[in-house]
Amino acid sequence: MVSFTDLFLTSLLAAAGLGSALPPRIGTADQRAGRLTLKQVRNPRSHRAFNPARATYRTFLKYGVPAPDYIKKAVAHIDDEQEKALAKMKRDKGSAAAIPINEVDIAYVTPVTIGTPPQTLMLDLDTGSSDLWVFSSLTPSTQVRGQEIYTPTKSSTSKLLSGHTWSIRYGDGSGSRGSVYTDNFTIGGLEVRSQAVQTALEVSSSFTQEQSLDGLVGLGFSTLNTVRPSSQLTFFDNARPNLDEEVFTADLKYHATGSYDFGFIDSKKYTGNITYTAVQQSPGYWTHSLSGYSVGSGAFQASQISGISDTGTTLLYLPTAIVTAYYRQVQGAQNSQYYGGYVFPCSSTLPTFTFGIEGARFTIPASYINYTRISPTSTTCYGGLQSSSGLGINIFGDVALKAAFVVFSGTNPPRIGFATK
Ligand SMILES: Cc1noc(C)c1CN(C)Cc1cc2n(n1)CCN(c1cc(N)ncn1)C2
Repeated sequence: MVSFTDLFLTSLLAAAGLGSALPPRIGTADQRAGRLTLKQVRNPRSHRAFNPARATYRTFLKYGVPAPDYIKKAVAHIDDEQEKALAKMKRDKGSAAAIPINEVDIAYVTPVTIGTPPQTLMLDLDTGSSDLWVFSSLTPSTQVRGQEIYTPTKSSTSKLLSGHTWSIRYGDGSGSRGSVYTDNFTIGGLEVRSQAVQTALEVSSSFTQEQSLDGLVGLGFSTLNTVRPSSQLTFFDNARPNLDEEVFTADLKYHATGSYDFGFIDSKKYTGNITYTAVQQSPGYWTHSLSGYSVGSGAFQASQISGISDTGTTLLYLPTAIVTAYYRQVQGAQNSQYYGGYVFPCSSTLPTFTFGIEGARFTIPASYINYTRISPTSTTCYGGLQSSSGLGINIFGDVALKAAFVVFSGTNPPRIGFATK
């Protein structure tokens, strides 16, 4: 009796112009062994799309018939087309606003949605930390003052990450701690399912006082995440495998709304070329070097200055020698213990400050460094450039980053790019 398989193979071989020279069948079912049912299961490890030409090629091999050249070529043609189709499917990308939360750009917040139906919160995208935490229904009401909160029980897709907690402390002594849920999380149309969302059970007073900030999205490396017993991935690390390009970009602006993009580099947002430099991802910050600096129209001082590009830090913190060289050019400037940094008469004329990335140069306008009056009626102003000596690390915060278009590249190895705009 000719089985279906025989017919199928005959037709395949006929299609290949090889007639019906069927070699002897390998093995036959032993009818006397009683009934045997084998349940078919999909091979869990086959993640590659089915290539029909490869199936034909294997049939030739199985029956010991040399496969014709065009079959071999067909296998490659189909693999190529499937590869291209897959590449096209990695189309994920997102774009969202970076809105200054007060008149001096102390921080920038971005609208995000969490859960089903979506709950919208305004979060600070922070490349200097790696916890995604929010004001929530679990935050004591005495610590909530005008912030939007995330209520996991109102989301049909939220799941408690049982037994997990977190606690974070920032450079300025502020901090928060709490429990963890997973839920759908979207920034600018880019969705991550099952993102770890850290719900605050306690926040420090400086967060309570900041009613425009509902939490943070850490965009540092996931090694810094504080969730225990198992640390969680950042939004970017979760989104990366589906992004068109493994990047996100920051286009922060002086006293204006900028943007964060995920998965693509928008050539309309910068001028000239992007200059990249190496990133050391340990211990988890976007750590890289400046190639030097200049004050005003002064000569460029070449020197490797290692620090972190940190969108969650307001000001620019550099070594004391550089900062004193800068304020030496400012009439009436002094390093005030009383005010905790360099201050100067608001009427003073400030020079620009230029930093280098490899061979490229980025100039911070004087207005960015004339950061703010000590108080609304004061004639004393506080500098946007301060000494890093007390921090143990140089921090390229928003005062510097808003002078450029910045590409945070999650490639292997990671790198960071700067372009003028
Ligand atoms: C200060 C400050 N910075 O932004 C805001 C908002 C404030 C003021 N505010 C009253 C409260 C506050 C304190 C912090 N934030 N918000 C944001 C995260 N912070 C960071 C992040 C980071 N990468 N590095 C250092 N601190 C400290």
